[in-house]
Amino acid sequence: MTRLTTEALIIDIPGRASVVPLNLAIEPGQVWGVLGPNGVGKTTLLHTLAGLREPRSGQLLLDGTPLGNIRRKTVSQRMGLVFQDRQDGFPATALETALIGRHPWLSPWQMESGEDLAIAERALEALDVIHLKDRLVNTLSGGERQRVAIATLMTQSPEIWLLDEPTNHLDLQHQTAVMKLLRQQAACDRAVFMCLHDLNLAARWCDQILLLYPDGQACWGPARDMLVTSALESLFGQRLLSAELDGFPVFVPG
Ligand SMILES: Nc1ncnc2c1ncn2[C@@H]1O[C@H](COP(=O)(O)OP(=O)(O)OP(=O)(O)O)[C@@H](O)[C@H]1O
Repeated sequence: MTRLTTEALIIDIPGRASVVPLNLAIEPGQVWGVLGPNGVGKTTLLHTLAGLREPRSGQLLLDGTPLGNIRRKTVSQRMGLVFQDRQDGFPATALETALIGRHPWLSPWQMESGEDLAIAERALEALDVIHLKDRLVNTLSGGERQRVAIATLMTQSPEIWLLDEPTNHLDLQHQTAVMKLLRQQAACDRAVFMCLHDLNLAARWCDQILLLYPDGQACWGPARDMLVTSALESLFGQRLLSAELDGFPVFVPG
């Protein structure tokens, strides 16, 4: 089980003042949702947590060890990221793409084994894209490509799953299936940390919420404490109507 913590972390957004340092503890079993308006820094935070961008200040610890002191290969065995956008310049099938998730587990030039292949195929099956395994990814629809990206993360099998708007391009049924899958991963003591734009998906599936404000303010905590209509209205500059359905808050624009 792996725990990712941030100590006095300030992400580096050009021209943005450093306001609230983030002291987050992303624990096994938790599902985090990061909410905030466009340009607030959700992707920058995710890339910083993944070690792809330097923070302005503060540090990241993986099980108490500073991220920079851990071999990159070890980091990628323990933590993986689904990007918001991807480039498919290199022609590869859905199966070959999913198999990239095994790279952190292989030595240089080592071929994938039958077991690696089975892991990738199980992930494609779980994301309902196994029937597309021999298709070139640049021929897939947006939702199909998104599911292959999540299947690649599942193939990587890290303990910390970072996802940038994982429900982008997905229809309602696949949004629900993906959120259920993420909760199942958390139930297996993995940690899930994702950026979302859909308040209702966050309310239904996340147990921890981080709100990022354009002026650099931030607050975080259990979803039931954070998903308060007035706080969300000020976050998004949008009046909201809310109700409770099946034990979960639901928000619609007012
Ligand atoms: N290389 C860069 N140079 C200048 N500004 C940048 C750079 N990279 C990101 N930014 C700015 O940093 C801010 C945060 O961007 P980021 O992509 O993290 O936002 P976001 O919250 O993920 O937005 P969205 O909801 O639109 O995906 C934005 O204002 C963006 O324009």
